[in-house]
Amino acid sequence: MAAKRTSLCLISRGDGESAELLLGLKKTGFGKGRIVGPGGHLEPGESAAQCCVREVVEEVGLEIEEGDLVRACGVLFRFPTRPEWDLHVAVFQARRFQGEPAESDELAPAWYPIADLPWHGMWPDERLWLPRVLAGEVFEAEITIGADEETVTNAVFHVEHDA
Ligand SMILES: COc1nc(N)nc2c1ncn2[C@H]1C[C@H](O)[C@@H](COP(=O)(O)OP(=O)(O)OP(=O)(O)O)O1
Repeated sequence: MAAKRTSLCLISRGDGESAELLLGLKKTGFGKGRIVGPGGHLEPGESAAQCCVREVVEEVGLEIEEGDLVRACGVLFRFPTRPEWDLHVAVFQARRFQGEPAESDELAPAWYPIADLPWHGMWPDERLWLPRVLAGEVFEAEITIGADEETVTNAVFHVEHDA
């Protein structure tokens, strides 16, 4: 079974020690209760970037031009005990946007200091790959998730550009 395709947007503002990342409490669906970035499944005929733009509007009410998205990485999540859950996440970064974050039915957004992210509430796998993205590395990763549906049992990185 092919992995489902999703996108994820890492929206940031500020620089240096004051840099912040827009995350939000997921209110519905897979991962409910976790702190995540806006994202979701590609619709038929949609590119990953188009999906990213749409999901950001739907989930946090910000407008982003597709041309302002920077491809950061791709992560293929494998769930050997639930292969129907396998998904590929195309991760983009955005620093330009219009509007103010607004809560939706799916996400309650908030800005978090990049120097002090709420790791305890996030997917455990993000500790492995998110710091590399934030450091400027571009890569494709394959991450295997254990039977508890959250613990990482293996991770392989194919780096395209070093930070
Ligand atoms: C281990 O599982 C996951 N880890 C991480 N870091 N991120 C994940 C994981 N599973 C899903 N995601 C990301 C991928 C997408 O960007 C979002 C949303 O995916 P989800 O499967 O929850 O999709 P829905 O919110 O149900 O999708 P729609 O918005 O399309 O309805 O989370």
